[in-house]
Amino acid sequence: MSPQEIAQNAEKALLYEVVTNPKPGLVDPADRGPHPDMDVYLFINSSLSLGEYFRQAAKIGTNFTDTDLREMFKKLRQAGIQAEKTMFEATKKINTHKGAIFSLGLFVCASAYCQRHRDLDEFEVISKMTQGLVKHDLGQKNDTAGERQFLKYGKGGVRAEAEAGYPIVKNVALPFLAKSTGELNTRLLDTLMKIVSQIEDSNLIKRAGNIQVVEWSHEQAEKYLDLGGYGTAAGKEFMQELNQTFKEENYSLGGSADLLIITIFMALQKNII
Ligand SMILES: CC(C)(COP(=O)(O)OP(=O)(O)OC[C@H]1O[C@@H](n2cnc3c(N)ncnc32)[C@H](O[C@H]2O[C@H](COP(=O)(O)OP(=O)(O)OP(=O)(O)O)[C@@H](O)[C@H]2O)[C@@H]1O)[C@@H](O)C(=O)NCCC(=O)NCCS
Ligand SMILES: Nc1ncnc2[nH]cnc12
Repeated sequence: MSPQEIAQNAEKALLYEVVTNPKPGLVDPADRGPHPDMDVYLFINSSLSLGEYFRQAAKIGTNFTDTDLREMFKKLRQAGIQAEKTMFEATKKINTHKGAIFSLGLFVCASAYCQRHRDLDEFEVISKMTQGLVKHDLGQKNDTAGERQFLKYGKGGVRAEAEAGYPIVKNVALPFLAKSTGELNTRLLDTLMKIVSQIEDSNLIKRAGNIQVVEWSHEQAEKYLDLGGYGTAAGKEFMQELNQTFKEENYSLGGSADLLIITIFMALQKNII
């Protein structure tokens, strides 16, 4: 697969996620959820502004020949910092895809690297690229939600997820999506809720202002899945209720959306969808 094809799957993943609906706590074509400053058009603008970054990320992965994969991450991070600026220009300073620039950028770079290293998979490569990241980045500053939550709760957020090689995507979300059948929208909604049932989303914790919200969100997502998901009348009805609750409570699921995005990306790479 060429760097261009890999980069194109990344852009597709961003667009597939935003059109999936109805997503609780997130923007979709029918609803802004708890994000009055965003709509689906903003996400389209943001997604298209990142095309050049994904091509760069794929090239970094293709051209890297050293053995220490942390050096590949350093190169990617430089490109990512520039991509964040490009995104904020495209969205007039609204944070649509900061987490996705980080997580999806890692997957694009790792996928390109794996084209020439068939003995490795993306999850292992990302884990090697980001070894020591929590220790390096967290513990001093408290400017961002991730930095504050590490100091307050000892949670490593997206950085810990990356260091571990995104096990939720590898072991839970991707196999779940692969096994699912039916309409793609339903499969992706159910996969999102499978992710919500297990992760600690730093965006949700920040919005709620407490850590107990994690357990609550796990229970809600499990209930939805137990009802049979979006393909059943009961699951559909419960999803509508959840949408309303997330809006009323001003709860967002930005981190879960990013994990769905990388699950979609990997599913496209593996021809699962
Ligand atoms: C490593 C970076 C992502 C930077 O981290 P930073 O500390 O700036 O950010 P975090 O607060 O740690 O947020 C990381 C984003 O990752 C997503 N996320 C959250 N939980 C998880 C999880 N368990 N697994 C995977 N991904 C997760 C999430 O992104 C989405 O939510 C975003 C909006 O969230 P937030 O930032 O909390 O909130 P607001 O902007 O206030 O928005 P609203 O609440 O109003 O909605 C959205 O973008 C989604 O994508 C987390 O936000 C990376 O950026 C980096 O390396 N940057 C470079 C930094 C650097 O090296 N600088 C050098 C100079 S110092
Ligand atoms: N659809 C969405 N709504 C809000 N934040 C997001 N971050 C990534 N995708 C998102």
